Amino acid sequence: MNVALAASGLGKRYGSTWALQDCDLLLPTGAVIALVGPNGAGKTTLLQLAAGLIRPSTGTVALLDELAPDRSPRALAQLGYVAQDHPLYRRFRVRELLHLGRSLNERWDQALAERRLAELGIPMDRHAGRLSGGEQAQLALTLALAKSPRLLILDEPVASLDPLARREFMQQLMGTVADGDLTVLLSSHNVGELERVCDHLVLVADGRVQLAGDIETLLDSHRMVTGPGAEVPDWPGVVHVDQADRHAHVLTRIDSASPMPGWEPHPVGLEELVLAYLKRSQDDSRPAYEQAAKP
Ligand SMILES: Nc1ncnc2c1ncn2[C@@H]1O[C@H](COP(=O)(O)OP(=O)(O)OP(=O)(O)O)[C@@H](O)[C@H]1O
Repeated sequence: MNVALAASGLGKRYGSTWALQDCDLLLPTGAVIALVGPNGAGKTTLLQLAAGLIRPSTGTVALLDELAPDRSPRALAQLGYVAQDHPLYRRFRVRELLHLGRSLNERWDQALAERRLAELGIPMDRHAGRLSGGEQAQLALTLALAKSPRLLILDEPVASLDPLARREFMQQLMGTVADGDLTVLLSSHNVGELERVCDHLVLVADGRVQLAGDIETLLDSHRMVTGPGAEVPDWPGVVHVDQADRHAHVLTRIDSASPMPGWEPHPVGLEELVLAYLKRSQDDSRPAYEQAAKP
């Protein structure tokens, strides 16, 4: 696997609060990687650490080849980052922001920027501060795409977009990744939407990585198993148990689910899987589940 991001023992502490701790990750290149987790889980912290905007308190984070050894201007030119509040120079007109982007970035794709903004109906002579919230988000995303980065880090990129715009943007991301050597790491709360678009998942809760891996592999390696509600299963692979309608619905790893007589396994969806791990992290403080990529 070509590695886009490698984190080892990565942690960030603010005073006595650990925003992120013990984070070990290997993320592949050429993928759309979803970072999910509840509010305050540590997603933004992880993205800021990856982008080099904050320094780790513990451990290390390295990015793909040229980006790894230093954060020189040449290396940073290959990294795109759009923060959650997509900050822009509000007094600049759209065309001035494009001019700035073109002046600062060797790999700038002016045609892409102009085409995308025209499709979105965003006027070139409007001041960025006068655009609607969704238009500002679209402008920030356009500037990041036009930079032609090799690694694009997006913090909740579609949160302020309408449903159609969200879908179109995610499809465009998929297309861009499929066409070239782009890797996208994005955080989102909309798990349903991610299943169609993302290849890889990182789930963070309570400042720790709870689950990480290729989405197809993760779904293949888990089942929802339904059985008699009176029995509370205690198999080693159990992630979470929901008891309802005199039945128990157990989300479990597949290796421990198959040999259970009287219990019926069903495939799981991404949302079900994510919710089970989130509920587990709320319920108890069992150690984080090992990365699915490991044997
Ligand atoms: N600059 C800071 N100073 C102090 N605490 C911080 C700082 N930045 C983040 N934190 C804390 O670290 C934890 C993780 O925050 P982070 O912003 O990474 O979460 P998040 O998963 O991105 O949340 P959300 O989904 O709400 O955006 C939170 O408890 C937050 O209060």
